[in-house]
Amino acid sequence: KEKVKITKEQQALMKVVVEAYNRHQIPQDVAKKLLQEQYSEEENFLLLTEMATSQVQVLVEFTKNIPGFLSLNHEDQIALLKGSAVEAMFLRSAQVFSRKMPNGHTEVLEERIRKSGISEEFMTPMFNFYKSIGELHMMQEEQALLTAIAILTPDRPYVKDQQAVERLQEPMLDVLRKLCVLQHPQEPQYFARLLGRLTELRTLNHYHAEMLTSWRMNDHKFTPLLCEIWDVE
Ligand SMILES: O=C(Nc1ccccc1)[C@H](C1CCCCC1)n1c(-c2ccc(Cl)cc2)nc2cc(F)c(F)cc21
Repeated sequence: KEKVKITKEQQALMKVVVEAYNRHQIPQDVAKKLLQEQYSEEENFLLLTEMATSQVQVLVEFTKNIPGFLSLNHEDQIALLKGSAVEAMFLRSAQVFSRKMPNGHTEVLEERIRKSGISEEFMTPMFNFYKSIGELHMMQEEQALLTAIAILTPDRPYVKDQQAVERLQEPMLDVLRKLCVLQHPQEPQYFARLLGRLTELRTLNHYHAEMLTSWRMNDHKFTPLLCEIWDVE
């Protein structure tokens, strides 16, 4: 049985990605706010647009710390960010939702989100994804690497030099695969399950614009950045 070993370079790569990932803290505040009180649909929509806007800014900071990202062609950097921003937000939402919370808090959080104004039809796919992420009990290294891998998806629309993106994504996949083998020796399929979540994440991508425009309220106002990233208005 070959001994899986994480090399010095891979340790360094993981450290850079995890530190950059831990610098973005917004969603914890969202969960805390939502647990404090039930907001109106308008207030929830405003909270979402504000949070999603700042999440994009934080995502850009995270992405700039991914080794090699800034040496990619500039249009491709934009294409990768635009292509992954919504997925990164849902992945982050899932991670916040599945964090260990005191008894009953997750149920309150779920209730508040169910009543936030999102149309009924999106609840099932969204919470199914949140729960499937929760079942994985991901470590923060796995969360950070999975987010970086989602960002470095070569086949996003308008990416010109896909090989250059693959060359950045591959080392992340390698170290994540080794990490999964070392951390979950009893579950040889764990790495495959993690990557399967990225496929499920793409399906949420299809819904995202409609989730916003169908928010139970009239006159949806978006920030310019969200219009760019979320394909709304
Ligand atoms: O803010 C949010 N998510 C966020 C995450 C990361 C960074 C920035 C924002 C919103 C809330 C939802 C309730 C109203 C207020 C915003 N949010 C979502 C969510 C996001 C987009 C759409 Cl279209 C639908 C739901 N799922 C969540 C799970 C959580 F545990 C959770 F705590 C907050 C969650």
